Amino acid sequence: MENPQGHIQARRLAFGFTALVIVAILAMESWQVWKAHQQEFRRAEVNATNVASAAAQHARDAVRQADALLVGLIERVEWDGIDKLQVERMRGLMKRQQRYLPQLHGLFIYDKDGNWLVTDKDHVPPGANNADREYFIHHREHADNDLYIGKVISSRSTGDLVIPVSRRINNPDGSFAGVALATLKVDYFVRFYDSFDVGDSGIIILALQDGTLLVRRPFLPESIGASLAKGLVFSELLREAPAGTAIFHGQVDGMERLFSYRQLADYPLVVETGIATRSITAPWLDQVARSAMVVVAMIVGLVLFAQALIRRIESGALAEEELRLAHDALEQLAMVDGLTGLANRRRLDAVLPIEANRARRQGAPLGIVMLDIDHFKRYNDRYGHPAGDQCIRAVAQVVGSFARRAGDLAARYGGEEMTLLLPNTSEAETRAVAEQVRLAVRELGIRHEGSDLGLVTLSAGIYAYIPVPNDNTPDSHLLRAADEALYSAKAAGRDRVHPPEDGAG
Ligand SMILES: Nc1nc2c(ncn2[C@@H]2O[C@H](COP(=O)(O)OP(=O)(O)OP(=O)(O)O)[C@@H](O)[C@H]2O)c(=O)[nH]1
Repeated sequence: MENPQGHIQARRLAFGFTALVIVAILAMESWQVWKAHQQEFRRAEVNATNVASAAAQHARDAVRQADALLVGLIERVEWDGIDKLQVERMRGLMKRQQRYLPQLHGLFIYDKDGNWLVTDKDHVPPGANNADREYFIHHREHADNDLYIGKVISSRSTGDLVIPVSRRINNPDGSFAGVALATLKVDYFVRFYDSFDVGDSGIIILALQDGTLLVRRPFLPESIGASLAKGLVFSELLREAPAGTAIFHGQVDGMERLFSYRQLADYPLVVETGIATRSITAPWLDQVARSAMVVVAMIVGLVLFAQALIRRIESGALAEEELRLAHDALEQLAMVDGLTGLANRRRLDAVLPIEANRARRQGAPLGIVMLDIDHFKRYNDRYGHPAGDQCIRAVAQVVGSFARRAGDLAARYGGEEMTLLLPNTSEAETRAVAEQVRLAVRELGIRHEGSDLGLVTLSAGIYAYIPVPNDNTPDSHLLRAADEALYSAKAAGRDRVHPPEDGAG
């Protein structure tokens, strides 16, 4: 039969294995989730970088084309002399150029006082003067011939938001003669930026190098002209590298985004693309939710399976325990006499060699008493078999009550014959016990008309086995010796113990 300890171990093993599988599933799933998170961000980073590159290229092309125009116009103006400007011819030239450049809002030439000398526009506001414009002041006060890109302004000719791109016009002596200006439509950039997929809440920004915002997608009129100088890109990142990516909260709306930024090599412009981290994580979260459901289902299935397995192990353990108890009970029953409750013959046969060997080992005597109810056939015949059973039970109870010491055994030898096995008991002591049993049975006072005394009595034969060195007396001999003494007691008249104390038969 299996050890219950084994079941506890099997149960622990089932628990342990299930826990291990669950931990492994969770670890694998966590790793997958982490990897997917990394991938989503890498993909977003590549996307943001590509958009930033395209926006940078687009801005550079738009400005370069306008600048090329300005350089051509200035060359003409300076060659002809600003006082001798052929206004109509120049306007025609400007109009033609304008058609090829969709980003162009207008072309303008101002004299040294800011007066409009020529423009591609048909309508010139009366008394128009741009001497107050930032770009005009810049060129008047700076002798260099560099391109100047100014903050977004509202056009005086159309009201549109435009980015001024300008150069200084010099007199032959190098003194300030005026300004050539190209205005770029903010809308042109917004529309281009709208063509990119940067997710919900994604932004694309074009700004001056000092952080002044020129264009923003989505377009927020109030944000135009705002300064991003204190933002991470302008205050720190651009100082370290002209391009890169970073995650931070946007300055305008405070939303966390993954930003890719890039400073243009040729012009003082910076583009930034920002993809909201929540739109990066949204599909990932979807995936996490889906796989979490699968994992939960797997774990629930596993736990149910483990529970079923453990229940099976436990019910197996219970069944085995019941079986063991039943077996023990059967074993017990097999060793006990059903009528009297004394040990049965099988038990006596099992115990006798054990006690005989013990006696041999210890050199101690082993007392044996064989007891038999007198004239029991007559009792049965007179009172009936059930009453005979009752009588045997009563006598057996008396016999059993004399198995008092550890190792003593009272057994039903068969029929109405019983045996007392008394380890470590001398012949005299054995006789004394047998005598007490005999007297106790008489004292039961069971009527027996077929007996001389009119009472149930018994006869006893005793034998005390006293082992000698190298004794090889067979065990069967011990019982036989007691049985012969019993026969002798019967023959001598019954209701007595043989051999008697004085050795007389
Ligand atoms: N009621 C009952 N009778 C039994 C049982 N076992 C044996 N007997 C009877 O016991 C009687 C034994 O008779 P015998 O062995 O001839 O001897 P006896 O009548 O006891 O006479 P002595 O032993 O010579 O005194 C038989 O009639 C058996 O049937 C039992 O379990 N119950």
